[in-house]
Amino acid sequence: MFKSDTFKGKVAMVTGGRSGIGFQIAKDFLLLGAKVIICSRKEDKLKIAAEELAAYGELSYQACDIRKTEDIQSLVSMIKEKYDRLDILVNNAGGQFPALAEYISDKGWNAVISNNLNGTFSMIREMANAFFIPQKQGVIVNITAEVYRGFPGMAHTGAARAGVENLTKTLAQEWSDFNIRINCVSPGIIESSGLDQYPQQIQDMFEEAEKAIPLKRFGKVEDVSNAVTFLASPMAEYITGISLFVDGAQHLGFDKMGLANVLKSFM
Ligand SMILES: CCCCCCCCC/C=C/C(=O)SCCNC(=O)CCNC(=O)[C@H](O)C(C)(C)COP(=O)(O)OP(=O)(O)OC[C@H]1O[C@@H](n2cnc3c(N)ncnc32)[C@H](O)[C@@H]1OP(=O)(O)O
Ligand SMILES: NC(=O)C1=CN([C@@H]2O[C@H](COP(=O)(O)OP(=O)(O)OC[C@H]3O[C@@H](n4cnc5c(N)ncnc54)[C@H](OP(=O)(O)O)[C@@H]3O)[C@@H](O)[C@H]2O)C=CC1
Repeated sequence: MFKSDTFKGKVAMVTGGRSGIGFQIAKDFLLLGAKVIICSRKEDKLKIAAEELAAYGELSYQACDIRKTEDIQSLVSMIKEKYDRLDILVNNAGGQFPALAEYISDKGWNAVISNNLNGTFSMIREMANAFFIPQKQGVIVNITAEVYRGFPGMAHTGAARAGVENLTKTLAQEWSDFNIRINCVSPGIIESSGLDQYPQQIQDMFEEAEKAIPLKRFGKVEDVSNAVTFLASPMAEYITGISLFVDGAQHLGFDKMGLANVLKSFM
C-alpha cells in the first residue's frame, strides 16, 4: 500500500527477524526500500533466512542474544562500520512458555522477563546511545503482546510486556528532545511459526479460540507488519508513546482463561 520508496535511504534493524512476524517485517522494509539488518540467537537459521531475504533488497545479519549487552555492542559496531547510521529499530525478538503462575520457577520467570523486558531495554539503550541520540532522529517499534486484561496462563509475559508498554510511554517523553518516536504494536494471536511451540492440548483449542475473537480469526504476520511499517513511516510522524492493538478486538472480547483452563487440565 505504501510507495516502494517509502524507506529509501533508511537503515532498519529487526530483532528476531529470522522467523514469523520478524521475517515479514524485514521483508516489507526491504520491499519499501530500506536496508535491513536482522539478528537472532541461532546463527544457522538466521543465515538461511538472510539468504531468502536478500532476494528483496540489501540485507545484513548477525547473531545476537538480546539478553547479552556485549552481543548488542558487537551489533552496534557492525552497523557503524557498514552503514554509519540507524533509522529504525524494531524490537520483535521475544517469547515465553505457557504455565500456570504457581508452577513458574525463578529461572523460568527470569528467562521470560529477561528475554522480553530486559533485552528490549538493552537494545533500545544501546541503539539510542550509538545512533538515535547523536543523530537526533530515530524510530522505535516494540512488538509486545495483547495483555490488556492480564494474561492468564502466561503471567510472566503479561508482566514483561506491560513493562515494555510503560517503558515506551516514558521514553516517548524523555527522548522527544532527540526527535525519537517510540511505539508498541500489541498482537493478539497471530498465525506464525511462534504458535508451533505450544503444546498439542493448546493447539487443539485454536479453532474454538478463533471463533471467540470478535473478528473471528487469528491475525496474519502481514497484519502485524502493516502496523509496524505504518508506525515507522512518516505517515505516523505525530504518533509516539502508544500501543496499537493488532488483535481483531481480542483485548475487548476474548477470554484468555481458556488457556489457563487447558493448562489446569494437564499441569
Ligand atoms: C485458548 C487458546 C489460547 C492460545 C494462546 C496462544 C497465545 C499466543 C500469544 C503469544 C504467542 C507468542 O508469543 S508466539 C512466540 C513464541 N516464540 C517463543 O517463545 C520463542 C522464544 N522463547 C524462548 O526462547 C523460551 O521460551 C524462553 C523461556 C523465553 C527463553 O529460553 P531460554 O533459552 O533462556 O531458557 P530455557 O533454558 O529454555 O529455559 C529457562 C527456564 O525457563 C523455564 N521453561 C522454559 N521453557 C519451559 C516450558 N516449556 N515449560 C515450563 N518451563 C519452561 C524452565 O524453568 C527453564 O529452566 P530449566 O527447567 O532449567 O530448563
Ligand atoms: N505469534 C503470536 O501469536 C504472537 C507473537 N508475539 C510476539 O511477537 C514476536 C515474534 O513472534 P513470532 O514470530 O510469532 O514467533 P517466533 O518464535 O517465530 O519468533 C521469535 C523470534 O525471536 C528470536 N529470539 C527469541 N529470543 C531471542 C533473544 N534472546 N535474542 C535474539 N533473538 C531472540 C527468535 O530467533 P532465535 O531462536 O534464533 O533466537 C525468533 O526469530 C515475539 O516477541 C512474540 O512473543 C506476541 C503476541 C502473539
